[in-house]
Amino acid sequence: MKTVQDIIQVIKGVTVTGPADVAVSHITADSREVKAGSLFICLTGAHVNGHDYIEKAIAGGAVAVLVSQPVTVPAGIAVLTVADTRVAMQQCVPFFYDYPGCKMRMIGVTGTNGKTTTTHIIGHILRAQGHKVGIIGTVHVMIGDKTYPIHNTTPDVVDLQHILANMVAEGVTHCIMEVSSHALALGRVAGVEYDTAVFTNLTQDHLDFHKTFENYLAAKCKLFEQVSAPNQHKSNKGAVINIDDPYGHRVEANNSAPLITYGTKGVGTLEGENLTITSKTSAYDVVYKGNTYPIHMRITGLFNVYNTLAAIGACLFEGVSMEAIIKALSDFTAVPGRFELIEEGQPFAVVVDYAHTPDGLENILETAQKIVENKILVVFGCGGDRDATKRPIMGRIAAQYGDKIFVTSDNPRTEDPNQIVAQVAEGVKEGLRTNSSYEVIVDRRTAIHAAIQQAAPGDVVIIAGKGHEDYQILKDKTIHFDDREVAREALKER
Ligand SMILES: CC(=O)N[C@H]1[C@@H](OP(=O)(O)OP(=O)(O)OC[C@H]2O[C@@H](n3ccc(=O)[nH]c3=O)[C@H](O)[C@@H]2O)O[C@H](CO)[C@@H](O)[C@@H]1O[C@H](C)C(=O)N[C@@H](C)C(=O)N[C@H](CCC(=O)O)C(=O)O
Ligand SMILES: Nc1ncnc2c1ncn2[C@@H]1O[C@H](COP(=O)(O)OP(=O)(O)OP(=O)(O)O)[C@@H](O)[C@H]1O
Ligand SMILES: N[C@H](CCC[C@H](N)C(=O)O)C(=O)O
Ligand SMILES: [Mg+2]
Repeated sequence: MKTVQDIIQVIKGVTVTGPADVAVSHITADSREVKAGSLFICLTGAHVNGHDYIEKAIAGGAVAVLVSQPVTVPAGIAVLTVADTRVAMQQCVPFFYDYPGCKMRMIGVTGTNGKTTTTHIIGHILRAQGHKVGIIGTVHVMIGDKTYPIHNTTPDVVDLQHILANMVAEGVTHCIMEVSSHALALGRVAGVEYDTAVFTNLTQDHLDFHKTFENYLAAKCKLFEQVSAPNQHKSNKGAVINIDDPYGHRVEANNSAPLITYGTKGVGTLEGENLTITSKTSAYDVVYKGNTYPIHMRITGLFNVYNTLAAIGACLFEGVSMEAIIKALSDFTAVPGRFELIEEGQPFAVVVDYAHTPDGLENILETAQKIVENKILVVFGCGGDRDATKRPIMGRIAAQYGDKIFVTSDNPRTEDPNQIVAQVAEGVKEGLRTNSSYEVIVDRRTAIHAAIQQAAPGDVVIIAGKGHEDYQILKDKTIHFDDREVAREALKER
């Protein structure tokens, strides 16, 4: 077991008071998770200051604290003082867990949309090759066949290193993880050495956090700087970049690892051609090194052609043959909450989808347009405490494609839901076409019921924004809420 003395070897500029020979059995930055033998890391957060929880942490069994502010502790507690606890955490936590992110093949997927889907497709292909796979992302953590809940798309250093260590202990050889822009900007993936970096696309989101689009792009590029950096542990690096994306070349400029580009416009290393999209399937030809391979998928949507091309690129870097990749792709089924069809024998389609960005919403509605026989009904809203500038844009997009729009709540969080829907509705009004209409129904259950009641044969009802989520975050509480359950309930009531 490591001691404080061991741990301080990797923390730059640290000073220590108290016993350095004390053994540390656990690390956490959350006083509620402290155990006997913990090192408690005090982080200054967006809401509270971790230094205020030292007393609680020590009462819970912490033997050492990592701080950046003067603190008073009982005798016998080691105090590690640094200028910035977040930086120190990035140095010492991967060391504490013996750098698990250097012991597996690590595939990192970044981009505004398609990360979850792409990681799951890659996981499916690698599993079919007999590899033990781990996945980290929005929906859950997967270690082999087991799934575990997760709070962030990319967890912070302490949780991430703990998850990676569990994966190594379970014999995982390939870890595929979503790397969010927040994670790259905040250093959550410190100590992880990526073998392959994948860029899906870049469109508007998270401007509340990054402030400018350039900052958002710069965060995404960090993954490619990281995969290109010379290091002692790994070789066989690779980068997979969507070259049809307007920012593909900017990302490429930050990469010096071997590169596979992909797209459908004739310029990628991997090219999708002759696309056929139906309501439940998609088929296309992939052209690679002068050969053409037909692909048949049990998922739909042009965006999923892109997601599969990204996954193919990543798996080629893992040495999987194109033949084996195509075979595995033929039985891949949708990720929960991504174009999930809800079927209760009704004569129209009901789709629950996680589209929560302007581009995601536009993509899903374009796909709906391709498969619809009659009208498109859209139920959606925008999350509170998130990029507010996307609200009217998403409203406009919904109105451009939808015949009947139901503006409703997503996760209002600390904001007033009435204000959020009003901002979305502003965009809807601007985009509305002749013969299309909209309603504002703040309560999401009522909105879903209304759309399903009004749907006619041949229609497509798109319920967007919450996908796999089984909760709704309100100002004072989080309640159980699952679009799929509510849609089924409404269909049965018809
Ligand atoms: C803005 C942001 O990223 N916030 C993250 C941050 O929370 P915070 O700064 O609010 O933390 P805080 O509540 O002020 O607490 C500060 C410190 O005190 C500690 N504390 C707090 C209370 C207590 O009783 N005891 C205690 O020790 C906390 O553990 C923490 O160390 O640290 C938390 C723990 O790591 C994160 O879960 C939390 O993510 C929140 C939930 C979040 O919503 N983040 C979003 C914006 C996010 O990161 N999204 C990205 C991208 C999504 C995507 O596009 O896919 C993601 O990767 O998920
Ligand atoms: N390649 C893509 N391009 C554009 N839109 C996409 C793409 N893939 C999926 N989408 C749309 O975005 C939604 C979210 O997809 P997915 O969960 O795979 O993205 P993500 O990047 O993981 O999102 P998050 O930022 O929440 O983690 C889907 O439900 C779909 O509507
Ligand atoms: N990972 C995204 C998810 C948004 C999902 C949507 N339902 C919302 O709550 O805004 C975010 O944290 O911005
Ligand atoms: Mg995701």
